[in-house]
Amino acid sequence: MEYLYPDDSLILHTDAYELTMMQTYWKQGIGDRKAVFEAFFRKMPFKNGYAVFAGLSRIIEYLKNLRFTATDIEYLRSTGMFDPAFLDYLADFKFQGTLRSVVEGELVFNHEPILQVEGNLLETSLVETALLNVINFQIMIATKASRVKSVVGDQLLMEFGTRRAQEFDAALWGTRAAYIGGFDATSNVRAGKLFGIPISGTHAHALVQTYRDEYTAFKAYAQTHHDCVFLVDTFDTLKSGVPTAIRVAKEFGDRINFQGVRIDSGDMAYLSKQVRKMLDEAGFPEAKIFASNDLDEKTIQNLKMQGAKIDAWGVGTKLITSYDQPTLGAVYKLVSVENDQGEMVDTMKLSNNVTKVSTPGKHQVWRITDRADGKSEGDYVTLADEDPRQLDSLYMFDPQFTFLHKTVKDFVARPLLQDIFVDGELVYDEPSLDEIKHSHQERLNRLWDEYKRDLNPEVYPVDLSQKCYDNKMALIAQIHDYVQALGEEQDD
Ligand SMILES: Nc1ncnc2c1ncn2[C@@H]1O[C@H](COP(=O)(O)OP(=O)(O)OP(=O)(O)O)[C@@H](O)[C@H]1O
Ligand SMILES: O=P(O)(O)OC[C@H]1O[C@H](OP(=O)(O)OP(=O)(O)O)[C@H](O)[C@@H]1O
Ligand SMILES: O=C(O)c1cccnc1
Repeated sequence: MEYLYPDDSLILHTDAYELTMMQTYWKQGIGDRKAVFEAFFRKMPFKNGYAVFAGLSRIIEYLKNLRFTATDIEYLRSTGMFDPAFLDYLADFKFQGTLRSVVEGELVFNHEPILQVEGNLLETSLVETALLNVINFQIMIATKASRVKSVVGDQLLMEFGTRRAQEFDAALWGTRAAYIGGFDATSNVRAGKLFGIPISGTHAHALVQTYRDEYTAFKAYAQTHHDCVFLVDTFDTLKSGVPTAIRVAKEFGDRINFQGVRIDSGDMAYLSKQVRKMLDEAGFPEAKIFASNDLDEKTIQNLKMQGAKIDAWGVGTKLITSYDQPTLGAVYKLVSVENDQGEMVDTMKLSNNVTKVSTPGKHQVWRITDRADGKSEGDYVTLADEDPRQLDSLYMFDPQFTFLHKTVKDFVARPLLQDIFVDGELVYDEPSLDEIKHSHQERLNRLWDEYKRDLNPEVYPVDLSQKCYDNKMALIAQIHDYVQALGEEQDD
């Protein structure tokens, strides 16, 4: 297949309505007006007690290169939807806005801003689709990975999902997100090259089928590799696979590093116990049992409950496709916009559905922790000009059930939204992937166990400052008055 144009750029990775709205703003002469958008999600993924932020690295790469190419403009012209003068403007477009974001590996919760884009109406509109596209996927995978990691503990956890992923990008960036969430290695070699994620793996059934019998196949592998994990379930795990793996391991002795065997079908609790006995009796107590086959955190936990003797886990489909929840549902909402008089006015989307009401104003999110033990007290969403670090005590209340409140003293408040781009300039020094991964585990250590259990976790508090809450209530009242007045006008 040949593409219609010889080159491709991500700037057209946007919904057509972003461009048509941009044309409206531009032609109406308000394109230069300032706007602030914030992204957040409404429901915790997998009903987990926390979510793991991922996707910033890709967003940085996207924003750095955000230019319309000659063929982008040519294509837009061919649609007949855009004014030639507007297209001339686009030809010189460059993202000159400010991006604030939570950093990768950080824990995030529903109803708090995790990305904030400040700039003119045009650039802040254009990037919505791509930004949401990235975080809606990567946060899901990083969170799922973190859940799997929480049941696997210190055992080896390998990502095997590429073949089942929703195409190339999802496999590659999903692997990276999984690594952030706690996976140790991947089978995806490209992810190894691009991100430095350790690659690892065993071999497929095809190897055994090619040589037609396990003995010849395992021997062939042992002759060509030092580290060997033999896949033992092609014919019969206990009767042929494991005895043959042991035979080859004995024959090759120190010439190979017999790491163990992989089981990929059957009752893995029963089989792993039998396999463990056989390996131990054969003098291979160090050999590990690898398992794969539609695993996820629930099956792994269940296998552990059954006393399965599995030492290393390969997880593919259910991780990389975010099998039990297809999207995070993150949204991108306008929270403040410049009016005719050049003033910034807060704005919100009011909905009949209470959970869909957004919080107006430009915000900061503060992670409040106890100064003594570093443990989480909750998150505190303020207007951007507030700084709770100046306070001796913090009154925190639930914005929905305001009678639920507490006063926190001796706390540390850490701002979560950090400057990434300021006026188009990248000001953020990205940590290495291993630092990000490590920071995720550190952050989890500060979270109380009650929020970390995988079933019915406690709801982590995300509270609004009084000023932020009052601002929201005032705007709701203002919108109600406006709607009522309009209704009365129509009745007259
Ligand atoms: N002891 C166990 N307890 C709970 N779940 C298990 C156990 N053993 C395997 N499973 C899981 O059960 C699911 C189905 O396993 P099953 O044995 O039916 O598949 P299979 O043997 O791979 O069959 P197929 O040959 O069709 O692939 C998999 O997700 C697997 O991880
Ligand atoms: O089950 P998942 O969590 O998705 O893990 C990846 C799966 O991919 C492989 O199977 P496949 O049948 O594709 O190839 P194989 O011949 O190597 O088993 C592997 O054996 C796993 O079962
Ligand atoms: O290396 C493996 O064992 C592997 C790799 C990808 C998918 N399934 C298994």
